[in-house]
Amino acid sequence: MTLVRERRHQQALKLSLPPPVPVAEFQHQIHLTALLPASGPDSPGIDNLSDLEKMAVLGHGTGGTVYKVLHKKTSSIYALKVLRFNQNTVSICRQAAREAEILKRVDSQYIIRCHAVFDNGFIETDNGGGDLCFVMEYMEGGSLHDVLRARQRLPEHVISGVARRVLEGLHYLHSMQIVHRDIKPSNLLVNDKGEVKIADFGVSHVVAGTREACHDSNMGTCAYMSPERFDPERWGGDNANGFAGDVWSLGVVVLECYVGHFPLIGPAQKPDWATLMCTICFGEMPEIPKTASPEFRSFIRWCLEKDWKKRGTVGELLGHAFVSRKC
Ligand SMILES: Nc1ncnc2c1ncn2[C@@H]1O[C@H](COP(=O)(O)OP(=O)(O)OP(=O)(O)O)[C@@H](O)[C@H]1O
Repeated sequence: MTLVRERRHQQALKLSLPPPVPVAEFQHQIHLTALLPASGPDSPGIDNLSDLEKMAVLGHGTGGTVYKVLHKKTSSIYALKVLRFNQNTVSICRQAAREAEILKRVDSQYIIRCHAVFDNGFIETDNGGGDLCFVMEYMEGGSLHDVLRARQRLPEHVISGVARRVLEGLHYLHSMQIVHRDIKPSNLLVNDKGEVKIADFGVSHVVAGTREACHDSNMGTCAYMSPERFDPERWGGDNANGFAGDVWSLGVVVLECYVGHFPLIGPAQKPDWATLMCTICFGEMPEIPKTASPEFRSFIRWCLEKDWKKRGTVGELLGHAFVSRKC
């Protein structure tokens, strides 16, 4: 227990918000995002925020709201993510700047497309606050979290398809040295064809060959965090490149789809920090229901290997029978 308390103390430090940055630096970050081209290469020509009409709220996330919007000129539907911040919400600003920076570089059928980014008068307002707006591909099916809430569990062949697409998306990101760091059901979106795409780069990190990547204090959701991110000292996280952490998170998501609840703790247990810490870093491999096929069991075991060096890589897992078989 002493160990847990000690580690809890360390972790609390790691999970705290980044220290405030001077206003000048803060404004510089926002100017960077404002420099983003308003539209991407296959842009549908969204060059003005006022051309978008809000139709409904799709959901709320950390520091922002996502709307379903109509582009009046083309009658096309998009999702508009509006991140609102002021000088007291520096962490959200940083998240936004990271997201915008990463989105600029991403072009894959497995990743949510971002059509335009607008800086909505950030600097001009009295309190230095403002909005950063991302015009994104609209995903009619909502998130995998929404799907699981409605359907509880998914059959294996559907999970296999989800896993394959997320692996393809991660393969693309990792090839660009981008670690997602927040793979979880609410960040996997589904379109009307049932295709899953990776969204939300708020805590993503470009590795760029630096060990800093694993020490960034603005961590993703704890519940899906790998042992080496949760407890770098014990699990050799200082030497991990971060890619293996995305694989762990995928393993948790995939098992969650099968059992119908967050799989690392019991359905009645509260997912507080200490419980998650004990389970992720010290607990046994979660039980995989006997109804699962041998391929599925082996896939999960490879993703949820606590030692990140023994965990399957995205490339290896793409060749695994669970995702490569034709169902
Ligand atoms: N492109 C999109 N198309 C359709 N719905 C979306 C889209 N993007 C987000 N949503 C919906 O809006 C919700 C909020 O998304 P957002 O990215 O702001 O936060 P989150 O990922 O749920 O949470 P957090 O920010 O805390 O990680 C999602 O859970 C999803 O239901």
